[in-house]
Amino acid sequence: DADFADCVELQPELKRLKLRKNNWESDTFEFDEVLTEFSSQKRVYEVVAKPVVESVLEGYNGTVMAYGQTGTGKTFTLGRLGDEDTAARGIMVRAMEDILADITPETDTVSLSYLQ
Ligand SMILES: Nc1ncnc2c1ncn2[C@@H]1O[C@H](COP(=O)(O)OP(=O)(O)OP(=O)(O)O)[C@@H](O)[C@H]1O
Repeated sequence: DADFADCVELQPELKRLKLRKNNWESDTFEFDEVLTEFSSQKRVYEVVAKPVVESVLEGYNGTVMAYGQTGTGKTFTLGRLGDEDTAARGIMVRAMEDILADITPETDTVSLSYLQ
């Protein structure tokens, strides 16, 4: 609505999120990364999950957790298969691709479980 300004402003290039209290007061928060609705699935994977996958392949444990209000895109971001459009692939498919590309099938075992 033209009469109302957004109270949340994303500044991805500055890695900042600005919360407007009113026309003259706001709080700014800095994050490791700020992704917007225009961020590609590839970018989200590279920023959020790829470093975790790389650590796992070096022998560490890793967790990627999506937390948020219903309808905010957790399933889309994590679980999309991207059957028709490979650019749409979510974090889980991309992580499996990277893991399977790195392992030695003769000696390594990969097991997978999924809970939503
Ligand atoms: N990055 C995105 N780009 C385009 N559409 C998106 C994106 N993320 C989510 N959507 C769309 O928003 C809607 C809700 O997304 P999704 O089902 O992933 O939310 P959710 O957080 O998993 O919800 P719930 O908690 O109810 O399971 C879907 O129609 C989905 O296609």
